[in-house]
Amino acid sequence: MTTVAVLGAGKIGEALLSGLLHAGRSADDLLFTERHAERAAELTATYGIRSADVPTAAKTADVLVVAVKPQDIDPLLDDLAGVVGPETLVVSLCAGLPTALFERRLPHGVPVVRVMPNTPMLVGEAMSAISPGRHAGPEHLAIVEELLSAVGKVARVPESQQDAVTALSGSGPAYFFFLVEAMIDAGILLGLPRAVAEKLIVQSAVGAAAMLAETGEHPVTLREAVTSPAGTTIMAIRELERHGVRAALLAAIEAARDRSRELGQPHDAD
Ligand SMILES: NC(=O)C1=CN([C@@H]2O[C@H](COP(=O)(O)OP(=O)(O)OC[C@H]3O[C@@H](n4cnc5c(N)ncnc54)[C@H](O)[C@@H]3O)[C@@H](O)[C@H]2O)C=CC1
Ligand SMILES: O=C(O)[C@@H]1CCC=N1
Repeated sequence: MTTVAVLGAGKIGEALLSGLLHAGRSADDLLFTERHAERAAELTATYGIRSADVPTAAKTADVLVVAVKPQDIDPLLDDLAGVVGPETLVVSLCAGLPTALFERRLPHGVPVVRVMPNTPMLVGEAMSAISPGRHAGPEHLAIVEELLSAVGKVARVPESQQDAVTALSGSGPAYFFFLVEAMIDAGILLGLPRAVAEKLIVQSAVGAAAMLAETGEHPVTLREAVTSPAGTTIMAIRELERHGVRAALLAAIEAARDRSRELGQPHDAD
């Protein structure tokens, strides 16, 4: 089994480590680096996974998963440059950063795979999109696909689509959480106790997601089945359309795509 080191164990790094443990991986096959000692101690106490420095992680692990903020990538690439070679697979989860950046800054021939996952990884329901860099072959994609399949679904996309993927499924869970939060507020507005409103909305979200995933029906068909002539739902839909919710989503996701492009840009000029 491959040994995986997560470099930067923040929210998504923890989601990956925890997801892999839940999927049955041994803590002995996992390790992480983390610049905050307190955070490292907390993760080791919670999951029993060892922390290490970058040279040790590079020596021990077959796969290095980079999970620092895009803005923090430069010092990490400096640390990695002296300790990795073509035998190490580098997997980047960083929004916006092109594989070409890693290839320029690391020794020649190091295989790099760019991935955009999302936080439902924590419960084995991630959506991850993967794209190979210049030196990554089918064998590297297969390793990444196997790793991420343990914590959710995986799609292969050309790297040119990764900024759109980031805006759609990388950030996507936040949009659903935002919607759920607003719907719970609506329940409060209508006088329901918060706990009741939360239960009603969370289970409605779970049920709707299961219908989308399991029936194979188009969302329009599923929505129409809820929308009775002159009933309650159409009154709500009219208000959603009147307030431009659809247009707001299109604009929001376009803005997220633009930000992903921007995050990659300072490095395009390297
Ligand atoms: N949070 C999310 O939903 C998603 C995040 N991502 C990507 O994952 C990456 C991490 O995001 P988050 O986990 O949200 O950020 P975060 O800020 O929670 O985690 C980053 C962690 O890296 C550590 N770190 C920074 N530089 C380090 C270094 N040189 N060595 C060791 N540790 C270092 C920080 O202390 C922090 O704990 C970003 O590039 C982001 O674009 C991708 C998909 C979804
Ligand atoms: O907000 C962000 O930049 C990261 C990337 C995708 C989800 N979270």
